[in-house]
Amino acid sequence: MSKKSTGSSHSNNQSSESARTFSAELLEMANLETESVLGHLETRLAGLSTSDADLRLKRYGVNEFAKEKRLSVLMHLVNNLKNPLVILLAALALLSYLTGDLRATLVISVMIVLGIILRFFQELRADNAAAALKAMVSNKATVVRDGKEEEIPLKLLVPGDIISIAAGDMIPADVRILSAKDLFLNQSALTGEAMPVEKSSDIAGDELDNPLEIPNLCFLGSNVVSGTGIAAVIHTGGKTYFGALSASIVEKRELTSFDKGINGITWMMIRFIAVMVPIVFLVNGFSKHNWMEAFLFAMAVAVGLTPEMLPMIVSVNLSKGAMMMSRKKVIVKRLNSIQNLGAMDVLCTDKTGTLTEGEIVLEKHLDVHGETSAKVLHYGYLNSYHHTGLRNITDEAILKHGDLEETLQANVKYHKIDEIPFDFTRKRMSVIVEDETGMNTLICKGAVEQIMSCCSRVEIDGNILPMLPEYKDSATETVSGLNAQGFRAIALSYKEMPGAPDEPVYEIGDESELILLGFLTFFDPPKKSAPEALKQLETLSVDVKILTGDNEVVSTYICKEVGLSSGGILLGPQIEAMSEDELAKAVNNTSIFARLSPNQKELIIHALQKNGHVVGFMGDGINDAPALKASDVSVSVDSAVDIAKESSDIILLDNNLLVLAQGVMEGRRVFGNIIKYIKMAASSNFGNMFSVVGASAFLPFLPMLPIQVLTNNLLYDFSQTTIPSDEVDSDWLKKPRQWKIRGIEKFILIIGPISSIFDYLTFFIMLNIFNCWNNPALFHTGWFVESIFTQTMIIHVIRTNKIPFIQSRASWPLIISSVAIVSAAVFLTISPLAKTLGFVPLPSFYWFLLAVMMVCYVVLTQLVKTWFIRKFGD
Ligand SMILES: Nc1ncnc2c1ncn2[C@@H]1O[C@H](COP(=O)(O)OP(=O)(O)OP(=O)(O)O)[C@@H](O)[C@H]1O
Ligand SMILES: [Mg+2]
Repeated sequence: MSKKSTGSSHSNNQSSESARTFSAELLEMANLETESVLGHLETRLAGLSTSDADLRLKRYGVNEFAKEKRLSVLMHLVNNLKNPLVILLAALALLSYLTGDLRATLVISVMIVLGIILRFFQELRADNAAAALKAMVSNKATVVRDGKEEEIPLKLLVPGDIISIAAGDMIPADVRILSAKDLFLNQSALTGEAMPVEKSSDIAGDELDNPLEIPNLCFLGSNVVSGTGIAAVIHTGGKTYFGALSASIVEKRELTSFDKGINGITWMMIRFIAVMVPIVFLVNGFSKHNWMEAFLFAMAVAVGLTPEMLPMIVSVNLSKGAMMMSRKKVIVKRLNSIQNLGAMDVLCTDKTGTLTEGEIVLEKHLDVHGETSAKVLHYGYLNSYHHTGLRNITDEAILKHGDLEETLQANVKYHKIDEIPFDFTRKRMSVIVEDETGMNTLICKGAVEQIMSCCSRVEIDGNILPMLPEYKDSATETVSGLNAQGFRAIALSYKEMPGAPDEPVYEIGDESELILLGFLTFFDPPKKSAPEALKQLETLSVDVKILTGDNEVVSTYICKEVGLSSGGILLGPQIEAMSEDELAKAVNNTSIFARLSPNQKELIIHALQKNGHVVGFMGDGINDAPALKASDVSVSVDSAVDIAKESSDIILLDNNLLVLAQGVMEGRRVFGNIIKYIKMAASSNFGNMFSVVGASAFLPFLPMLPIQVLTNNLLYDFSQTTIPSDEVDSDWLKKPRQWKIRGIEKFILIIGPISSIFDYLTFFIMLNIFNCWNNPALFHTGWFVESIFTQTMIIHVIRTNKIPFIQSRASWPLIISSVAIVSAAVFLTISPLAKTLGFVPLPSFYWFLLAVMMVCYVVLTQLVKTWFIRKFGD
């Protein structure tokens, strides 16, 4: 059930062809010195001027490629016409025309045009709304213009722009690196290779034949995992490698469970038509020997069975849901994900910034024994001060101790030599600084277990001692004590390296034989809205699990604070040792997953999905991106890093957990209205078929004229356009709602035939009370009216699990459209059009009988529905 891999499906096999897709200009730039690159692009390190950038924007166009561009109005219309249901109707109209049935041609054409116009405008509106929503969360790039750094929307980048990139950023165009520091990129969208690759300003040798491996080129579609860099934009939009690639390849996006559900239903109905229509044709043909008439009738029945309103109902429902949510500051980037939000029964979330405030404060700086130590603070400050990687709350909290700047003079007395950047698997980072005496010191900070594993010595009261087990225990105890009070702790270690090189040549291997110095502790209070939000999710039967890189003690504390029942803990290292099946077994009963690597977050999502859950994930960091991509519905916040926002379906503009429960309800409401339509349309179609086939067999004339079948269908279509406005009972919203095709089928098979009972009753009445054996027109009119009444009535019974009208009432637009449609049907039988359509006035006794039948019909359907729900569930 994964989705939206914007290209990972076209992976390695491209590299052989890639030389052709890459522009010669790009490859040429890779071999030029910085100066010549700038000259070539007619730019400077101080950036373009605003006026120049404007000119270039006109010349090169906006930085978007075909796949992202919105469809033009014309394309929308064409897409509408390409719909299989429209094509089916058009074919039927053509056949009617060829067989000389001009009235049917006219009615079908009116249906096609009305359907298209309705859908066209509804969808255009939905599309405009979706685009407006997307624009609210557009990613930005940091560019230098007129010598100043500024943030501009990615769209406005032009060739020649100088940009700066840092961990978490998306690469916004195809760029040439001018300078870089420990810059690692994930290019998996282009190459399928998940391991980060290093990039630098080095000029490539000739031996590289794959341009994606050239170190000084970065491509749109990749993202920065760690490090920083300055780069010049070479190509934007459709001229980028990714743009060219995605234009030439028909993107095979995996379907969500929702898409599959809708397709499944559509095909079910089409298969039904394919089987039933020939039967109707043959039965009428053989019994009445007028094959032409039988053919026209069968075609009209085919039109009647076509669920031509389904696409419109779906898209209008979804966009209405998205608009509702945007009012609560929730932006839905992918419309289909609304339904997944309603179907979700497990929500995984990271901890910091989601459950907690995420505005952490450095509280204590302690030595191994838990005593306050100034040296710990000083070394921590030096480390944070000289670190250049991803801006993060930990370093920001440390740097808030600005008073240290004066005493320590981190910049004057210490000269930075190198940095070993943070990554989420190592969970630590180091800087190497040289002090005034020329001594090089490596200062490493990070997750406690990770640092301890690199330390062979420990500093106690200024003495450096070997790391004896008792010191280790003492340190662990200190940390656990702090964690249990809700403090996050990171460990600090260092080593002095006399005579070590003053060049940036240090690497991860140098983080060894360290001296454990102590701990920095931070307080990250739980969000005030968290307990309430979690309670709401619980009442909605959504199971919440925590997936965090932090350790288990702090996580347990936070869970307790926010009122999340902690049903078992699983740690990253334990997961490492598990097989896929073992993990799948373990995940269900675990609510806290701690000390995870990004990859393990993804594994857990997959394991839950394997167990049949629809899984949501909420996170905001680089380390959350794989899990966001893997989940069925991904949620992020506006302050998240680019790659997290890019990987998410839904963005919370306000970082407020309470809206999440509302979103879940909205998703279920949208789904409820879609399911309603499907149940109604399919069961009344199914019932009608029963009646049509039976009546065809024993009547000496056609059960209804083709033109009447079409008119009936047209009226019914109209009555359904108001369904998206309808309410869904609040009881129905309490459970996760997933596609259950079997259940829907069963419902249709049982409810459908009830309408047939009343159809047959009508036949009986028309034939025997009103003597219609020789009066087909009266028979037709009687059935036409009864059919419209029952179909419209059934909407109100099926739309709720409760007693219609009494316990649950439809929205006003739906009530009004229902009344309007039945009135129109009655009016047609006496209107000037009656003759054209083959109607005659009905006797007053008919109306009395109809009223009695309607009451019986509603009661019977209601009883069967209640029985059905009790037996099979809703
Ligand atoms: N700037 C930093 N310097 C050193 N170590 C860090 C830094 N940031 C995080 N760490 C360490 O890496 C661990 C994992 O990072 P982090 O807590 O952000 O992961 P996460 O999975 O996003 O967790 P959370 O659920 O809290 O957001 C932290 O517990 C901490 O020990
Ligand atoms: Mg995080």
